[in-house]
Amino acid sequence: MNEFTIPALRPPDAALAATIQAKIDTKTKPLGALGQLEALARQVALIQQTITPVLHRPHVLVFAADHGIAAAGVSAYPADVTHQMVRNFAAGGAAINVFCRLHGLELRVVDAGVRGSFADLPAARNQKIAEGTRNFLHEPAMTPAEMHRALNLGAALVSEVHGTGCNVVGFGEMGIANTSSAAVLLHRLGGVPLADCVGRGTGLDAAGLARKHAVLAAAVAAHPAVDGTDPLAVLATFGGFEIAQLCGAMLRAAELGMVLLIDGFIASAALLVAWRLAPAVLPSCVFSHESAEGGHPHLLRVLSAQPLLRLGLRLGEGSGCALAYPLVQAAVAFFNDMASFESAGVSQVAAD
Ligand SMILES: O=C(O)c1ccc[n+]([C@@H]2O[C@H](COP(=O)([O-])O)[C@@H](O)[C@H]2O)c1
Ligand SMILES: Cc1cc2nc[nH]c2cc1C
Repeated sequence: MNEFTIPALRPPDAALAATIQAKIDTKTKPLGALGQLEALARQVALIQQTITPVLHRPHVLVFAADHGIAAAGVSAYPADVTHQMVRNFAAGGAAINVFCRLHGLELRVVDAGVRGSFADLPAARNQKIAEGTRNFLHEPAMTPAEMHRALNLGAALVSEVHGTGCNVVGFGEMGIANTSSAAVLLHRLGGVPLADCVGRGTGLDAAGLARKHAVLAAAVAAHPAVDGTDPLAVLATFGGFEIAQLCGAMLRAAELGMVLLIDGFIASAALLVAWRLAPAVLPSCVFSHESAEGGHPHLLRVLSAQPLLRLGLRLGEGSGCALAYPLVQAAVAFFNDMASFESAGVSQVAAD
C-alpha cells in the first residue's frame, strides 16, 4: 500500500502583508470601502507571494462516488442518480457545466467510486476505488488501503491540472447520501452535536430528517472507538471515496501554492479532514458560499470561515465555486488595475 504523505504545510510568509495593505490603501476609494474584496485581494496576493497576482486557467474538479449508507434510506433521491448525473456532467448539461462555461472555468469530472462503468465516457476520469463505499451503519466505509489510494489519486489529479498552468481550483462533488458522511465527519472532527450536523440534503421532509438522524446516531454508536482524535480513522470509517479524493486534492493544491475555492457542505467536510491533518491548508482557502444545508454554518464556524455568498444553494457539484469565481477575479482586478490617489490626482485628505 502506498501511504498518502501528509504535506508539511506552512502558512504563507507574512513579510509582504504590509506592502500588500499599503497598495490597497493607496487605491482611489475610502479606506476599507471594498470590504471583503480587500480581504480576498490580500489573501490571493499572500498565497502567490506577489503584489501583482494573476489567476490562470481556473478549474473545477468534481469528484463523484456512491455511498453504502444510501441503503439505509437517508436521501430523498435514489442512489442511481449519482451515476446518471456523472453522465449529465459528461454531456455538459448540469448546473456546474453551465456556470463553468459562463465564467470561463475548465471542468474535470472524476469517477472516484460510482457504481457502474463509464468506459464509454472518456470525459469521466476513472479514479474508481470501488463500486461505492460499504454501509458504515454496519462496517467501516472503506479500508485504510482504499482511503490512502483515494487521497493519492485526488492529489495526483491536482498535480496534473497544476502542470497545465492552473493556479486556482474549485472543489465539487456528487454522491447520493454524501451529506450523511459529511454530517458524521463534522460531528466527530468538529465536535458539533450530531443534531446540528444532520440536514435535509437533497430535500428530505421532517419524517425523513428524523429517520436520517436516527440512522446516523446508530452509525456513530456502532463505531465507539472512532472518536475525533484520528482524522484518517474517521475518514475511513464514515467515507466516502469522493470526500477522501477531495481531501488529498485540497492538500496537494495548498502545497502547490494554488488558490482553493471551497464549495458547500460536503466539500467543506473534506476540507475539515484536511485541516485536522494540516491546519495550514486554511489560508489557501476561499469559501465560496454558505450552503442551505443545516450543518454548513456550523462547519464554517469551526473553520472560522467567511463565505463570499449566501444564496440558499444546496446543490454541490462545485456550483458555488463557479458562481463565486468572478468575485475572486474582481478582487485581483481592483488590486492590479485601480488607479492610486497619486496617479489619478484625487485628494486623500480633507481640505482645511
Ligand atoms: O453542497 C452542499 O452544500 C449540498 C447540500 C445538499 C445536497 N448536496 C448534494 O446532494 C447530494 C447529497 O444529498 P443527500 O440528501 O443524498 O445526502 C450530493 O450529490 C451533493 O452534491 C450538496
Ligand atoms: C438531480 C440531482 C443533481 C445533483 N447534483 C448534485 N447533487 C445532486 C443530487 C440530485 C438529486
